[in-house]
Amino acid sequence: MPETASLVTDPLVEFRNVHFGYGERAILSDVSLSVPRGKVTALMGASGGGKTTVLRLIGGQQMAQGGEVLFDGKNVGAMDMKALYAARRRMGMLFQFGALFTDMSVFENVAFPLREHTDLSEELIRDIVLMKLNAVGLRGARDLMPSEISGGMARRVALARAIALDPELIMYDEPFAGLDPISLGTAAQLIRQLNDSMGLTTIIVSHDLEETFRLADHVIILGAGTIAAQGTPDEVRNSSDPLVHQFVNALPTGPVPFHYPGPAVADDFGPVGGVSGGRS
Ligand SMILES: Nc1ncnc2c1ncn2[C@@H]1O[C@H](COP(=O)(O)OP(=O)(O)OP(=O)(O)O)[C@@H](O)[C@H]1O
Repeated sequence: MPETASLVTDPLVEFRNVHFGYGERAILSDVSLSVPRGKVTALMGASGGGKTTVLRLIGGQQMAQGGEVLFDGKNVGAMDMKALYAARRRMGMLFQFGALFTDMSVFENVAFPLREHTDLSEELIRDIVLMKLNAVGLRGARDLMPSEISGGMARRVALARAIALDPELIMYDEPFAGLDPISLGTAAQLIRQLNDSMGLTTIIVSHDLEETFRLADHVIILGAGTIAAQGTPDEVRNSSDPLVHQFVNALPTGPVPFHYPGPAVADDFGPVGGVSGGRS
């Protein structure tokens, strides 16, 4: 595998030669990666490269068609429903960072997973909710409704909800998308703080190169269905892989194609009669 200078011992998540596709279309081919415990790992790569798919494989929402996805040493693909639910309880996932229940207060949004998954007393739930809201700086906003808070605040409430059950792993899909520079800096700082203070392992899928390279301990670049590089931000930045070079330097030309795979130009725009899939 290319560019694996930094060795990861005892990873919390590991992919071993994973293959995955939707129908005929291969998305991941022979992907092997390691997510170190207690660290912030950034998963980056061109759009449509399969980053969200990697998160879905870890959470068991999709199953690998070849190879193994290991969470804490156990093969997610071989788990029965009970084991899978138990594993998922150890993961916090923020697939849509701001997706709150609009008819519930901030407090009730954060209390929701505790009410769903535990038999804790109201008093304990109150303490935990306020503690989690305090961790994201929103203890004072507990009685507000989602419509009364800003988008950046909504993301922090969603984050408080994701950590309500004290997960070991937290996965963020595009946490910085659409944030102004100040909110983005706050979000990045919060992700780092929560990772370190709660002893979490964090995976973050992000397109924001600068902020993500600053934040992450470990970077994995996914390209052309496989791992183009993984290691510390510096190791990845200095990678000789052409795809990684294109990516970290944000170059418009290089191995990452502009076009989604499809018929050849000549087939689509050729002489009348040579068109496939168009109107005759
Ligand atoms: N349910 C699905 N059925 C069929 N194809 C899908 C499905 N979900 C995703 N895909 C395709 O799989 C590929 C990888 O998707 P994925 O969302 O994992 O990429 P990504 O790297 O997260 O992209 P982005 O950075 O744009 O969010 C995409 O080309 C997408 O069109």
